[in-house]
Amino acid sequence: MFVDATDDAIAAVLAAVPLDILQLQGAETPERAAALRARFGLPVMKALGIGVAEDFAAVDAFAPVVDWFLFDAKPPPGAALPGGNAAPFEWRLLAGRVIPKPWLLAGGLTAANVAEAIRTAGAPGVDVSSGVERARGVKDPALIRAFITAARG
Ligand SMILES: O=C(O)c1ccccc1N[C@@H]1O[C@H](COP(=O)(O)O)[C@@H](O)[C@H]1O
Repeated sequence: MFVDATDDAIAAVLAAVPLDILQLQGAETPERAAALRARFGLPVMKALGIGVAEDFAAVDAFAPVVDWFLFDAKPPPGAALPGGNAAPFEWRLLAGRVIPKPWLLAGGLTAANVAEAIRTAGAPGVDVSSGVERARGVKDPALIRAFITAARG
């Protein structure tokens, strides 16, 4: 996952670990997403922060140049990070919406709410970070197992 990363920073990560996809979580433009996709030859997943229905307007601009979308909550005011804030958004905003690329739901998901989130949003898949952590940045295997079990229903 990258937040407004330079080409050099991405190349350094790829030299250390092979990635299947570039998750862009910052303020990358469609042009930047297209350039990264071409430069690294990897599929690109663009994260879009959603607060209101109008935030889906960005989908049209990105759809021709990305392979996946990730719908996350808009960061709360004053948040240091553009994602990973354990913040949910209104899942109903996705219900029945036609998204022209494969997509994942994210934002404040936990074992306790993921089944309802999937049902409400009609999400084909989910992504999670803080909801499976026992402390900031420390993933917990038991929380991951519980999350997967709950997500599978
Ligand atoms: O997880 C992080 O630390 C992170 C940092 C900066 C940007 C995004 C980050 N994570 C991504 O944010 C979403 C939602 O996370 P959460 O479940 O609400 O904590 C998720 O896609 C993470 O990949």
